[in-house]
Amino acid sequence: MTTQQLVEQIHKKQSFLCIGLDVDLNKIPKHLLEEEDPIFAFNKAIIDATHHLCVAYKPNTAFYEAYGIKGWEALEKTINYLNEEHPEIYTIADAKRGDIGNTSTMYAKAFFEDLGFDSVTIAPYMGKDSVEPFLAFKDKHTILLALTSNRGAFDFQTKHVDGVELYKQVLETSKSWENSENLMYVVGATKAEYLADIRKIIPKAFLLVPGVGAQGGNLQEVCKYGITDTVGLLINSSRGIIYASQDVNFASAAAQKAEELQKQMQAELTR
Ligand SMILES: O=C(O)c1cc(=O)[nH]c(=O)n1[C@@H]1O[C@H](COP(=O)(O)O)[C@@H](O)[C@H]1O
Repeated sequence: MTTQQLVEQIHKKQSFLCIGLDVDLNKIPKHLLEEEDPIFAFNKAIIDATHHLCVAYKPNTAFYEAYGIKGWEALEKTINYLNEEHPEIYTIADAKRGDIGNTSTMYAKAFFEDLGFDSVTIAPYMGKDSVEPFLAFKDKHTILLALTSNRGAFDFQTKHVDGVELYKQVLETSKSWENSENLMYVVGATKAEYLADIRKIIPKAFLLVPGVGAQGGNLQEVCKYGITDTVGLLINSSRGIIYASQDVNFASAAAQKAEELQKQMQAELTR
């Protein structure tokens, strides 16, 4: 999917919500455990109930890899279901990959070609030649970790190197990489006050902003400093939506939480 198509969907749905499909078998409703594929059954119910309220879904691969071959099959079924039933929805493989060039190429093939995701999250630590193999794919996005939502973000990302914070160097340097127009960046919602500075370096790029809901980030604060004339934001909530209820009504409870966020986003878009 192109960035322009994503922006069109945001305006059409009046939403820049991304729902995180981080499926933990200990947290899903008990009756689903009797299904042949409980993870996919859960995802399908969540997608069926929420697809009109969001523009993107983000399965974090850890939650699938943890269940071995069955987990990977559930991930494959989920992306196939999205691509077949809702091709207008943007998909993010949250895999946080990145390695030497030939290995990155294989990761890129896995997520873009084999699974058919629109984008994948990538760690920038190994530099240009670890990221450019992902950027080479047409109409696919590489979402680079810039300033993450967790406390550990202060261990390295905000440290000064040659007088400039490392996350700012990641933003600035990545702009010179080949096909950098295919880059998006992760900035945690818990770091909203940094967004004004971030927008000075990347005024237009799309940001994936996780951390509203369970991690306490504030949607209005993120919009205040991060929104652009083409929106430029995908705000993710995972646990805050998908585990709204562990009862048989879990999907409609998730839809209710998603709608609360969508209404707040609509208000920001019409501001
Ligand atoms: O890349 C991410 O999506 C990510 C980056 C970050 O800085 N913080 C962060 O929480 N995430 C992911 O976003 C999701 C947040 O989930 P909730 O806290 O349950 O909404 C998880 O899948 C995290 O792995």
